[in-house]
Amino acid sequence: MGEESHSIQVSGMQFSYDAIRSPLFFDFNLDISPRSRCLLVGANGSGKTTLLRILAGKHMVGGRDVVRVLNCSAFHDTSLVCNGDLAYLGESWSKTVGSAGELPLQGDFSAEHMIFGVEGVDPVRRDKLIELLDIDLRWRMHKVSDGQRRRVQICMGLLHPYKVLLLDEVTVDLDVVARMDLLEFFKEECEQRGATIVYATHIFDGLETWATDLVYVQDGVLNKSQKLSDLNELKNNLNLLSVVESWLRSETKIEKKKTQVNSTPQPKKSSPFDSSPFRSSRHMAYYR
Ligand SMILES: Nc1ncnc2c1ncn2[C@@H]1O[C@H](COP(=O)(O)OP(=O)(O)OP(=O)(O)O)[C@@H](O)[C@H]1O
Repeated sequence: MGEESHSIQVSGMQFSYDAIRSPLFFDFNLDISPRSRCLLVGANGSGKTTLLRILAGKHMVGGRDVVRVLNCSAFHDTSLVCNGDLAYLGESWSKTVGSAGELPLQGDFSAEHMIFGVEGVDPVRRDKLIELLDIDLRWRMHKVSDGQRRRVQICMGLLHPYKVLLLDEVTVDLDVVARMDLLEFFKEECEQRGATIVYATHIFDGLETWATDLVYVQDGVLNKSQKLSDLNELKNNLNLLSVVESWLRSETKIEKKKTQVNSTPQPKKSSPFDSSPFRSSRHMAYYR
């Protein structure tokens, strides 16, 4: 098989967490081309994490043709994840770990034990990541700081040379040096190995020159999907932070206007599938 024209292709996707509420995504379409470093932006609750989890094959949505990654079905073709072509780095560790309070990890494992426990890894790549993330292999995982734990998580997630990498706010706990080094590493991965990266974040420092593409999701709707170089606001000397801030602020105003004019809560979107037994819902979806 030659190089795919799209690394990620979503066609007419519908997804709902809850059968009672209207779907979060309805007839959602998205194309992401190979080698792109795509920023996924949007307000809290707009659907970024859900979208990344769907792309990572963690929710079953529709048939095999709806969510395609590297020309395979993200959910059905489990080899995508098993062979390491599709990698997802999300908040799972820090959430489970963070909410466990005094018990971040149940056993007393060293960073070395965790990292060297991942099998089939190129030792050169492993050493490079350990150095890049400045990991001390003697760290005891139950005693380290959030940022140190996060470094080990990131290292483990990147050990296999993925083709598509989905990142959900992974740099929040990192100091500025670790963050910038990691972003540079990701850039090399796209340029040298042809990897594709989708990165959801609220931290925009340094991303103007890092990202190639931008996807803006508003309330489950694709508001923008374009090359960063085509973004007119950025040409007017504004930084990405100000541009995204102005988009999100105007979103809030629209919402407020709606509330003033009409105080009765309206369903967000109606769907011809609402009464269909085939709509995606919490009952239909399979969770990994
Ligand atoms: N497990 C769940 N069950 C039901 N609803 C959920 C679940 N997870 C998320 N949602 C809802 O889906 C919507 C999208 O959430 P999501 O986490 O995808 O947003 P997000 O853009 O990643 O937000 P943030 O920027 O805060 O991380 C929100 O309205 C949220 O309340």
